[in-house]
Amino acid sequence: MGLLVDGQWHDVWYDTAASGGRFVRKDSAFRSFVTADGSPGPTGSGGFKAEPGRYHLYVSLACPWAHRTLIMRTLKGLDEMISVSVVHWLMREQGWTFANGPGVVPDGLNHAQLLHQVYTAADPRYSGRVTVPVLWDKAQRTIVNNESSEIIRILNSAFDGVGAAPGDYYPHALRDEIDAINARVYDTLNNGVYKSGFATTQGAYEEAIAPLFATLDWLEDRLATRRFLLGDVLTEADVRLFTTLIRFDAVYVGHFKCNIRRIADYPHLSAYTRDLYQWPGIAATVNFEHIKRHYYESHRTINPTGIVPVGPQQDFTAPHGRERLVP
Ligand SMILES: N[C@@H](CCC(=O)N[C@@H](CS)C(=O)NCC(=O)O)C(=O)O
Repeated sequence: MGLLVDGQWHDVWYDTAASGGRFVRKDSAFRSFVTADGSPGPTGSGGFKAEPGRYHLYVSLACPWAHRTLIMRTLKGLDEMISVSVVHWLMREQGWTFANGPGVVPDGLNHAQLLHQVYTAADPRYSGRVTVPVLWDKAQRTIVNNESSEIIRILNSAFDGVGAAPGDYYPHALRDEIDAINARVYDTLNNGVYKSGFATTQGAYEEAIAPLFATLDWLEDRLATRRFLLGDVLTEADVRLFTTLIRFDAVYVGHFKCNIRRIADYPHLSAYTRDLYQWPGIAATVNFEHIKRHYYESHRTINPTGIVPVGPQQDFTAPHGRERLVP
């Protein structure tokens, strides 16, 4: 794990000393948008027109943020239009790499061995973290965006005029409610598991755990009467929640110490997780070998032996029974 300073790689772990042992996530750096006509989006610069074959995603199958973008790519039928490279699950001294391994898809575009070489290909003086996902533009040979919440919005609508599958996962009428749910789920759960797992003081850990389980309890209630977070339609809020839930019992309960309850202990949340897993296209985006091996083998400050637990036994293909919730 490390970061780039002025284009040079430095191998350093997260610095929690200045924040009382708390893990504080940095904002992503590349914030432009692909749009139907190439006009600028809400942030960044213009010039990124939606065209089949022009864009590429760099992802990790372990990473919940990158996982969002893979699911949205599938839901929108963009698999042929947007190519993908997959990094190796192990993230150590050199950060993400393209070392050989099952499920790794090498970088056929920039021929990078290390993900930080993709960042310096875009900006030779880049300073900051080297994270997945990355949306790359083959035409301008640069990074368009490396913020998953924005990449999924791009995939949701920018390619609609050039052959994307129908479906709007951020519909106008539901935006306020989606934004409100996203805000709570992001802070306490998507990022909450990291705040818990990367905390280096007892206080910082406990500060993350209480709101995390309060949110899971709240979601359990909400999903008792609704098939999806917003009712009977699948939205980006579900995609964003799912990538944390699917990792929870396998990784966050043990490795990140989020162990008051498991998702398996919540009847509605666990059935909801199976429902989404069984949604067309989604199971193929889930890779437990990358997920488990990434966390347990990479974070040696948390798990010095690198031993990967064998369990838990889970069956996401079991019936979920949630069709009955649709009016
Ligand atoms: N805000 C970013 C976060 C992405 C992120 O933190 N990805 C992790 C993997 S799960 C990563 O690449 N970490 C490497 C690092 O922090 O050095 C997003 O949502 O796209």
